[in-house]
Amino acid sequence: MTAPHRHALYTVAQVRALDRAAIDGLGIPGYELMRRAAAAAFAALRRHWPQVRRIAVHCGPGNNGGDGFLLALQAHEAGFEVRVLALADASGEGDAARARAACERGGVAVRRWREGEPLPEAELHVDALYGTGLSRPPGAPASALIEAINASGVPILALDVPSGLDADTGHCPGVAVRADLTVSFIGAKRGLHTGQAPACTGRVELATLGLPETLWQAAVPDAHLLQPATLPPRPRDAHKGRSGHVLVIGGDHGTAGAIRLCGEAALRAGAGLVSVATRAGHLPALNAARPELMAHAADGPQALEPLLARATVLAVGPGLGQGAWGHALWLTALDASLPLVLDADGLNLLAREPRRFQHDRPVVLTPHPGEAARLLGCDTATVGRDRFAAARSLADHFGAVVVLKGAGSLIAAPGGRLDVCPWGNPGMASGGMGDLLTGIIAALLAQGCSAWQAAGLGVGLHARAGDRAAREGERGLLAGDLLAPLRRLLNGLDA
Ligand SMILES: NC(=O)C1=CN([C@@H]2O[C@H](COP(=O)(O)OP(=O)(O)OC[C@H]3O[C@@H](n4cnc5c(N)ncnc54)[C@H](OP(=O)(O)O)[C@@H]3O)[C@@H](O)[C@H]2O)[C@@H](O)CC1
Ligand SMILES: [K+]
Repeated sequence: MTAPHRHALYTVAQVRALDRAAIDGLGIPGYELMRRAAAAAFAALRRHWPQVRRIAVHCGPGNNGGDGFLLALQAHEAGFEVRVLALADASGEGDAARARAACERGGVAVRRWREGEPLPEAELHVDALYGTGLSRPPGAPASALIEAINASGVPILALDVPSGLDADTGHCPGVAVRADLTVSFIGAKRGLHTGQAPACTGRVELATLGLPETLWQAAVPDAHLLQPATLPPRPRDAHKGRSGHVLVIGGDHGTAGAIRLCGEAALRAGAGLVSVATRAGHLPALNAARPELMAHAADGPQALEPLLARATVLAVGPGLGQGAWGHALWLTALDASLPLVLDADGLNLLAREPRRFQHDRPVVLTPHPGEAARLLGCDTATVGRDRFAAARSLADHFGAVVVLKGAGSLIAAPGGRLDVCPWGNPGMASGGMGDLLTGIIAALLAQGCSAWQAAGLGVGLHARAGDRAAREGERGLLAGDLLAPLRRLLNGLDA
C-alpha cells in the first residue's frame, strides 16, 4: 500500500518544519539529510539515464547548492566525469559550505560561472541552483545560466525544485529550469503540481530519505493529490430514476455545440436522464445527433419551470451568453435550490451579480483562471501567482466547491480542503473540454455524490480520459474523443 504521505502535499513552510522535525526531533544532522538527498538524486540519475557518464552540476548559494556539491562528489567517486559550476565563491559556514569543501577535497574542481562563458560539455545537467529558498525572480547571472541549461539539448535533472519555480505556488516569477526529472526531498511541495510547474518539473519523484513514517504522521498536509477513483457498480435492480436527471441550461444562438457536449458527457458519466433547455433553433440538430438527450425549447423562465420541476441537478452556463435570454434563465436556475454546476457564462453572470450559496446546497463552480479573476475582482496574473489562494478564497466567498481549471486543476471546498489533479495534458487546452467537465460533474452529483466528491471524481475522470485519448497524439485532440475512455474509466475497466 502507498504510504499516506505519498499523496500529501505541503507548503514550503510545512516542508521546512518537516526538515526541522527530522533534524531536531529525530536527531539526524542537516548534513546527513543533504548527503541522503544527493544519494537519492544520484540513484535516480543512474536509473533514468544509465548510459550517462559525464555530467555538469550547477550549484547555487544555499543548501540546494549543497545537495548539488554532494551529488557531484558521489558521481566523481562512482567514476563519472564531473564539472561543477558555482554561482558564488566559497564563503561562510553551514552545511552547504561544508558540502562544497568536501567536494573540492574529494578532487572535484569547482568553477565560478560568469555570464557569457559556455557551459561545459556534458551528457546531463544537474540543476542545484535554487530549491525551496527561492525568494525572487532569478537575476543575472543565474537567469543566463538557467537559459543556457535549458538550451543545452541534453537531459536536465532538478534537485528538489526546478530553479526559478516557486515551490509554494507553482508560479515562475522569472525564468525557470525546464527539467526532465525533478527529485524532490522529504515532503512533496504543493507548487510542483499546478500552474507553471508541469512545464518545469518533468516527471516528479519524491525521495523520503529513509525517514520514519512518524515524521509525516505528525504533520497535517496543506492539500492532497487526487487518487484514481470510480463509482461503485450499479445495483442489479437499478432503474433510470435512481441515477438522477440532469438539466443542462445554455446554448444561445450559435453555441449548440457546448450544450451537446455537456449533455452527452452527462449521459456518458452515468446520469439516468439528461434534458437540455436551449434555443428552439437547436432542437432538430440535437435530436438528430444525440436522440438520448431530451431537448426542450426554453424561450424564457416560464418554459424552464416544468423542466426544473423534473430535474434533480442543474448544469448552467455552456454557451449561455450574458444577454437578456441567458440572464433570465440563469436567475431562474439559481433560485431553484437544486444542486448546481456553474460554468462559463454562468460564472461570468455570477461575477456580475455575486451571491453566496446556502451551505446545504451542493454547488460546484468550474472557473478557468480568467473566470476566476472576474469572480475575485482581480486580474488573471494575480490568480496565476497563487492558484491555491485563489481557489480557496473563491470557495469561501461563494460557499461552493470550486474547480480552478488549468494545468494541475485544483479542487477547493469552503474551509480550506484542497486536492490537486496530477493528470491531464496540453492537448486538453481545446474548445469544448470545459463543457464536458461540467456535464461529468453534474452527472456525478445526480448519482448521489456530494459536491466535493463529484468535483474531485469528475476532474480526475476528465483528466485521465484526456490522457488516454492523448495516446493518439495531443495535437488535434477533440473533447468528444474523451467520451469513450471516460466511460471505461468510470466503470473501472481501465486502471
Ligand atoms: N534543510 C534541510 O534539512 C534540507 C534541505 N535540503 C535542500 O535545501 C534546500 C533549501 O535550502 P535553502 O533554504 O538554503 O534555500 P535554497 O533554495 O538553496 O536558496 C537559498 C539561497 O538562494 C538565494 N536566492 C534565492 N532566490 C534567489 C534569486 N532569485 N536570486 C539570487 N539568489 C537567490 C538566497 O539568498 P537570499 O534570498 O537569502 O538573499 C539563499 O542564498 C532545499 O530545496 C533542498 O534542496 C535538502 O538537503 C534536504 C535537507
Ligand atoms: K534546483
